[in-house]
Amino acid sequence: MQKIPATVVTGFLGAGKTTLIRHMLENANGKRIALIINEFGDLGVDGDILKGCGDETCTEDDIMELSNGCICCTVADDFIPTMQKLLARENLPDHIVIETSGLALPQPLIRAFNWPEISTKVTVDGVITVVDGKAVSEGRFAHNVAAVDAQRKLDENLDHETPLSELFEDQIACADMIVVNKSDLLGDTETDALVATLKADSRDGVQVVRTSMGKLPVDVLLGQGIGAEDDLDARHEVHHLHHDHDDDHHHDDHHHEHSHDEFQSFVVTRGEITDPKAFAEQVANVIRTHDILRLKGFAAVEGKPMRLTLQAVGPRVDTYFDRPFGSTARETRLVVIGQAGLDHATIEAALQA
Ligand SMILES: Nc1nc2c(ncn2[C@@H]2O[C@H](COP(=O)(O)OP(=O)(O)OP(=O)(O)O)[C@@H](O)[C@H]2O)c(=O)[nH]1
Repeated sequence: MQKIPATVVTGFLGAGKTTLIRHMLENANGKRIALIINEFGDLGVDGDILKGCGDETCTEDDIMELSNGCICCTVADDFIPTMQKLLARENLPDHIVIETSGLALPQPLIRAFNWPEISTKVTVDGVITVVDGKAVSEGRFAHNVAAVDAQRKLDENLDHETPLSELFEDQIACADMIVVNKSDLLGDTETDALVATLKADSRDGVQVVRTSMGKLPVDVLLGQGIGAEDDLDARHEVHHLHHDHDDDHHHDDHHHEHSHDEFQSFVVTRGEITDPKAFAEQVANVIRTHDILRLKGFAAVEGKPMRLTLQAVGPRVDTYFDRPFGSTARETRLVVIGQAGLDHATIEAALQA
């Protein structure tokens, strides 16, 4: 039996993973794709957005949500059983796409493909790392990789790593393809510079492509044929490969201690809002004041039957009406994600005001 190819889509919170996958599903050319998605935070926003695409090659049944926390930490409890369920189906998909949470390390997930029950039936076609081009070139959440390198060379005793930049670097180190997304928010020069930096900082042969709204042809994304589970060793920290004289012990450590305690998420609910534009500004202010990384959800707008989808990455807030509420309660539900120490009560009050 031929193994089913599985593509892992990783990338930091809000980089554009869901957007890219949605575009892929809408342009799948008849390829039957099963999706496994994993969100940090418990609102199921991504699942809702993807189900909303209503493409016949990917029905609601083809979308499986992992809900017990971050995929890389619950591989045995959640991911493996889900894969087994999927593989037990009569109608097997042509391709499996797995969207990891924005806080996941891809390496433990890839390792899971070597489990006996999985390895005979599925192979990792490739790892796609989606990058928020705008955020990275502004150094907003992740250090510029080259800058971190330079700093480390200057002073080996200094720890310049943050949980954010470590995650980012691991996601880059694991990539077979790096998608520099949100190029619409960047100038050509900035995009070129970022592409060059990422090329230099990734393994040999890794493709770096630029796009906006994840609009890449399905044939570019799927069918890489890499077999990533067989070359896990190459996917460790980039710094190991290029600067192995550096403080190795420090880098070895963090692969084994991936703690989500460093991050926090909670849901805020409120009644209807009156003015989408004013509310978006209110949300942007809360994000700025409290250094929130990611905020997303749905709002009920007075007098409107449609649900307003609200998406913020850093202080940039996007809104659009997506579909009628139908039988679900007309309320506003937002998931807030940030580094540990968010002032839950104050943020909640500010969003409810
Ligand atoms: N301007 C711009 N906005 C984008 C682009 N790609 C995605 N976005 C927006 O960025 C926000 C986050 O996109 P998602 O696709 O949900 O990102 P994600 O990586 O799935 O987010 P998480 O699942 O929360 O980690 C949404 O508001 C998107 O519409 C892009 O290329 N340009």
